[in-house]
Amino acid sequence: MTVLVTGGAGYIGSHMVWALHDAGEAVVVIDNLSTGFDWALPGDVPLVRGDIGDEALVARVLSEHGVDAVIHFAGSIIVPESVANPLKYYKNNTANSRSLIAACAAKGVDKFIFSSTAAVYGDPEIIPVPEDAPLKPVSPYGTSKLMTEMMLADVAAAHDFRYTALRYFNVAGADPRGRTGQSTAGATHLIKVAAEAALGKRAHLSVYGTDYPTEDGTAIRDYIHVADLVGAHALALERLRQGGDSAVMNCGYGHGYSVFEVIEAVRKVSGRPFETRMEARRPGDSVRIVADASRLRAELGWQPRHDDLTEIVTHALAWEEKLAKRNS
Ligand SMILES: NC(=O)c1ccc[n+]([C@@H]2O[C@H](COP(=O)([O-])OP(=O)(O)OC[C@H]3O[C@@H](n4cnc5c(N)ncnc54)[C@H](O)[C@@H]3O)[C@@H](O)[C@H]2O)c1
Ligand SMILES: O=c1ccn([C@@H]2O[C@H](COP(=O)(O)OP(=O)(O)O[C@H]3O[C@H](CO)[C@H](O)[C@H](O)[C@H]3O)[C@@H](O)[C@H]2O)c(=O)[nH]1
Repeated sequence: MTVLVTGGAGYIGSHMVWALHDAGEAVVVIDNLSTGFDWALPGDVPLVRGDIGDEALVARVLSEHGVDAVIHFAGSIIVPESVANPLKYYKNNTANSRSLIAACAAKGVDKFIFSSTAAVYGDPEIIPVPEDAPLKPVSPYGTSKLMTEMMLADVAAAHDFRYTALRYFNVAGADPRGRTGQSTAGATHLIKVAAEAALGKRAHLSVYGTDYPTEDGTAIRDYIHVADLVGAHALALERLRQGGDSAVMNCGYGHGYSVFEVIEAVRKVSGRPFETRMEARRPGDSVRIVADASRLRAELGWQPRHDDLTEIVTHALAWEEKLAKRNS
């Protein structure tokens, strides 16, 4: 039984691979290294450098490695980029996922975990947002992921195939043991950008929108530690292996922080003030997204261990320092 991790050389995928490796699972990674790094992986995990849109390649890997389950992280992830270049997102997140799912269906690989996103809700009316809330993405990124969820539901109805779509809220932090973290140059995620600013890698941090209808005028997100998110995947894999039905689950803590609160936490933990500039709202951004994660807790018995903004920021900063030394 081998787990195929697509996008395993990326930020979240590499944490997943380390966790599977720690648990003694056999793992194979497919990654085209467009935003990932081969050095983020344990040295003895095979990396197939290729594209998940290459159905023949994926089919070969499934057969040669005796894959019984797929955890699918590979994709394009930047909300504003998806607004500017939607077809990139419908290609990489939707069409390429279709190819991957087709290879699984053809080879009888019947367990599939998908990286979905809170962006499928758009600007939810109910906060915290439950899984059965209306799905109204406000960016092509969110739509491209929702379309993949729909394909998975249809394939599961037609074939011997079960899936878990995990809708991540805002993933942040790094491996508490310091083995991997978010390494992409030019990253756009708030905690990563703030950590870079604190270490002097960026001259300033732009605050996108101070006129939102929130307490301090900045947007609110539910930041989940990457280690807790990976823990949810391990439980979802276990559940599918025990015959669990297809399901969709939110992954977040159920409470949010504003952009200003995150900046304050990074300043406090790092002890370094950095410049902030107030700017206009970013296209495709929602005002407030917070998860109702009761299904994840009830169905998987998930119990977060790192639900603490200070800890998330501490791990993000520690990784940023390590990365600075690595790249110097
Ligand atoms: N980071 C977040 O806050 C967040 C939130 C919600 C959902 N997600 C989803 O989680 C997944 C992982 O995100 P991440 O933050 O680790 O991003 P990332 O960019 O670090 O990782 C993506 C990985 O996939 C690889 N990849 C991309 N397209 C590929 C393709 N066609 N074939 C093979 N490999 C390919 C990249 O090289 C990279 O290693 C994505 O699907 C993303 O949409 C992330
Ligand atoms: O330099 C920055 C970066 C971000 N922000 C703000 O901080 C908040 C969070 O932004 P991120 O870019 O960190 O994350 P997003 O909420 O835009 O998107 C993330 O979460 C989404 C789900 O909510 C998707 O899944 C997506 O993949 C993932 O990037 C937003 O209000 C954004 O405008 C800033 O003010 N300055």
